[in-house]
Amino acid sequence: MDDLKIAIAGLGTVGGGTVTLLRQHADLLAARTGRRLRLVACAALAKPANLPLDGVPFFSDARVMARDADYDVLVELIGGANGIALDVVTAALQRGKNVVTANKAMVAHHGRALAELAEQSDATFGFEAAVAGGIPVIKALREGLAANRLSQVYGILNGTCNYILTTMRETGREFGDVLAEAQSLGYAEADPSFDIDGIDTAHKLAILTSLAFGTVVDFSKVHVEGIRHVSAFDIRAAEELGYRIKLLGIARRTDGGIEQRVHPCMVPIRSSIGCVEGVFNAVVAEGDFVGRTLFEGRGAGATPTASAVVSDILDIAAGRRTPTFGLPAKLLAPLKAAAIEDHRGAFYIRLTVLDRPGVFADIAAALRDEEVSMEAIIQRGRAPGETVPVVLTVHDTLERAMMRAIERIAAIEAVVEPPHLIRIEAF
Ligand SMILES: NC(=O)c1ccc[n+]([C@@H]2O[C@H](COP(=O)([O-])OP(=O)(O)OC[C@H]3O[C@@H](n4cnc5c(N)ncnc54)[C@H](O)[C@@H]3O)[C@@H](O)[C@H]2O)c1
Ligand SMILES: N[C@@H](CCO)C(=O)O
Ligand code: NA
Repeated sequence: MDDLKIAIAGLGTVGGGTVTLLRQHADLLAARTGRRLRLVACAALAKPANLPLDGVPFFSDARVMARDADYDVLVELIGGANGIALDVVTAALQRGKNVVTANKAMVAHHGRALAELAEQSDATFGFEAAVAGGIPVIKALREGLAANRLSQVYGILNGTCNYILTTMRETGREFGDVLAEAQSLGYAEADPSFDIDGIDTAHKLAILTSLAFGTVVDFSKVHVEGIRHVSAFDIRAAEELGYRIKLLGIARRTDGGIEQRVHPCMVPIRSSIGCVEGVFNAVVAEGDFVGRTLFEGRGAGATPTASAVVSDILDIAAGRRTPTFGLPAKLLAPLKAAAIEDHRGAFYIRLTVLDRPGVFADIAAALRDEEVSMEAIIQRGRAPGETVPVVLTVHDTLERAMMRAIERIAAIEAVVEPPHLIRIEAF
């Protein structure tokens, strides 16, 4: 039985999980591929003492390992769109070596260039772990659904945010406290603002868009909003309205181009997305022949992510090849983006207003003037002369009309804080 020689750069949460899986399932993986998956080199800032790496040469400089070590696959688990991660991946591909990564930031920014480099070098560039952790969604879109024209792909793509939103709802705990817990569980990015500001979801969505629609990965055209402004009040109000708040990534074909948006959403509690909780992710993809498909599983953490990393290594070991983004890189089309202002949907708006007569009439007039149809308006509590929260929902409307109405509402003297808006998706 011959060996597949693996060099691994990054031995943190995902690297540690990957080393453990390769050791623990060594016989199974060999039986599945007819090759022994052998760790021949590793690199990190420091060699962790708790991993079974005895006898595996350690490099304190990952660039040196990528350039000089003798390996068949380089596994990049350091992170970051540029810098060291991009250097080691580029060096490996230039040597004609296969690369596996969990680095969605790098794939979102350099996906096409790296796919081209891999093609020129006749190497595989795998990133199953980069999107939705352990869910094999890259393989599903690239291979399982390849016979379809897809109309949309959307889902919960960030485990940290879903964990935070779920725990806040279940326990009433504060945002910061729950974020610290998600970090200690190994879910969050090195800079957790990537998670909570929606950037990580946008990286993943840009990758899914490319696979779903045969377009060049174009992170710059994703509309991105995070979950910082979602309050415990919104979470309770959503519940009363029959919704859950989820950070979603949505990519859809529209008449005006491809819509790519990331923002918090209210989704029906009983929808398949609405009941996906904690660190779990879910992805829905709709194709013209297959119809609707749903994939659910753990989106972050050492073991689910290692499962995805090793699945890419197995494809390489077994000699299974498909184009990186499902098409030869030169056939990927430029992405024609639909403007967010052309999006149509329903909205929830939270206002803080002075509790005095006439305020509702002013709000209703602002909506009327922009031809936005109000569904309901509810004042929470009573405090004459002081401020109270008001919840407003509106029927399907064009985003640009909604934004104009919001400007008018914000200008009302009795509206004392900027309005907070959450889009509602019916699914
Ligand atoms: N944690 C998760 O649940 C998860 C899930 C999917 C994808 N990812 C992605 O996987 C990658 C790694 O994430 P992680 O959570 O394991 O990170 P981590 O911080 O736990 O580990 C990072 C590793 O990289 C090493 N490293 C950092 N700088 C280095 C340098 N200059 N040279 C050599 N090694 C260096 C560190 O020593 C450490 O071993 C990131 O791209 C991340 O986005 C993480
Ligand atoms: N920080 C990411 C890791 C998985 O990509 C998340 O929470 O989903
Ligand atoms: Na995945």
